[in-house]
Amino acid sequence: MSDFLSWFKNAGGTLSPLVGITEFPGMSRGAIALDDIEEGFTLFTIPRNILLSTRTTELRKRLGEADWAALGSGWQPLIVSMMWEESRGNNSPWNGYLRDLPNQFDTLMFWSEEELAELQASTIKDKIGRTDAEQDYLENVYPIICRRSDVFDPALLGSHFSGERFHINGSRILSRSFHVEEWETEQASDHDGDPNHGSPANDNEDDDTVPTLIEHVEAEPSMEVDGNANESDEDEDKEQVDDVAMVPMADILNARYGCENAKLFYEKDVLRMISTKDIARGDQIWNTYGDPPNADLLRRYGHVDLIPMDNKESNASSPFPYENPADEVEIRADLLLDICLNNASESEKSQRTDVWLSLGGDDTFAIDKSDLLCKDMLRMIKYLSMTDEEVQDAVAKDKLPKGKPSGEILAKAIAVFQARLSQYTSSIEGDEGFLSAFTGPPNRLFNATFVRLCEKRLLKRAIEQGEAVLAQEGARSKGGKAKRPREEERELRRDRKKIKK
Ligand SMILES: C[S@@+](CC[C@H](N)C(=O)[O-])C[C@H]1O[C@@H](n2cnc3c(N)ncnc32)[C@H](O)[C@@H]1O
Repeated sequence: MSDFLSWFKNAGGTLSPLVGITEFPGMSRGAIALDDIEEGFTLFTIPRNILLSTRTTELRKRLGEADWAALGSGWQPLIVSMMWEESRGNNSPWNGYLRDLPNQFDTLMFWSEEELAELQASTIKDKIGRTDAEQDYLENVYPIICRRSDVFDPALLGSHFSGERFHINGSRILSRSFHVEEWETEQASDHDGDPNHGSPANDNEDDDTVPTLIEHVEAEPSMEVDGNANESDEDEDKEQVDDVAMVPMADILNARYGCENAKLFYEKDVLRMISTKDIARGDQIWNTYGDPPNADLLRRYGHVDLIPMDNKESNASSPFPYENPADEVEIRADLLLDICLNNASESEKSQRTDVWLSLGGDDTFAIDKSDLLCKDMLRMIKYLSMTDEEVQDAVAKDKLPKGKPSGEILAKAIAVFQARLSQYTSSIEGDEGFLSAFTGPPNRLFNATFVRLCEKRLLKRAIEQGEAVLAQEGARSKGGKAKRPREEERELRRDRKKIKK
């Protein structure tokens, strides 16, 4: 670590004496406040020229445009740049940084088949992309590494340019990179309405001292580009890939749901990590990774967030009262087709799906705490119950139907939730028992169990909420005056406000 700090300072980085770098149990390194720190304080600065990206590495020039382009799209050129810079040892300007990066990961890319099986029906398993990455390496990267022995030292093929090093550097980017636009590009572009550019004060675009917010990269390019990308999409994607940068020092900050107290901003010549809250002496300094669900945290970073549940939560009395409030569980449209069109032929199902997609409908639905009954999913259920004439009408109006949570639609939604829940092979009680009895630092089995448990809990709550709404509907239709849960919630909020006053 001290080697890294000397490298960082020699390269022009500054670190406030109020900030320490230390080990945190279960998180490896992180930053700590060595004294009370006020909001708006500069914790450290990073000169732009020490960012490692496809813009700053010399590899592009050494390879020439044709071979550089042949490395492929997405993150491949950056991954290979990192492999190459690392192979240069002391000759690389980033040696002091790269030497300190992790070589081992608990991200899903490195899990065995048995470990992955513990995630049961979580759809995260389909987003790991190990096979695609292996194919990219073998088809695009490996041939160039072999052919350009003037650039890639053949003696280092096994140690620095192997498929394993390709995965390791890909995982370093996945868990540590930031999206950093060029200053000129930022000045020229219009960021109106883009939440990622919500800096504290960027109204004055002409003022080049105005800092702009930088965040961890949120999605891999391969996940963003669709198969029909036209030329301008590709250009845009390429620009975005060039904006992906490894940012020494900024990537030492850990993150935890709801804990963020520092953010990275960029100015013309430096990047600046600024406290966004008062931080007490001894507290950890946290950045944010965008508060993703635990399944995605596990895939990209190799850990999960374990947040104690609020007492108001319906599961708060569980033997394992923890959650990640950002959790979600995915339901694929295929399951809706199986349940709602169970008598239809495969070609009828696929025709209906094509129209649904052409009207802008989704093929996957995410259930989370704020939308347990998932309005978009109810819409598709409603759509699947329409007659052919009604579908034609929707196409003519280019409009998807509304999905109100009631009657038949809701009954089908409950059937979908139940079917989705039955795809998990362990019970909620069994998982809670295992997790509450678990001792020691969380391992892969613990994390997988927690992910699947939270997904099942969401489904169970969705079923309960759906059944409650149906029961109230039934009571109303029998002449009762039961209120719908949403009305009750509104009243409760009004009462709370009254008490506050
Ligand atoms: C951007 S790096 C942060 C620095 C890292 N701890 C280090 O030692 O270099 C992200 C990695 O830190 C670890 N990490 C970050 N936040 C964590 C948390 N809340 N719990 C456990 N590990 C965490 C994970 O291994 C993650 O992949």
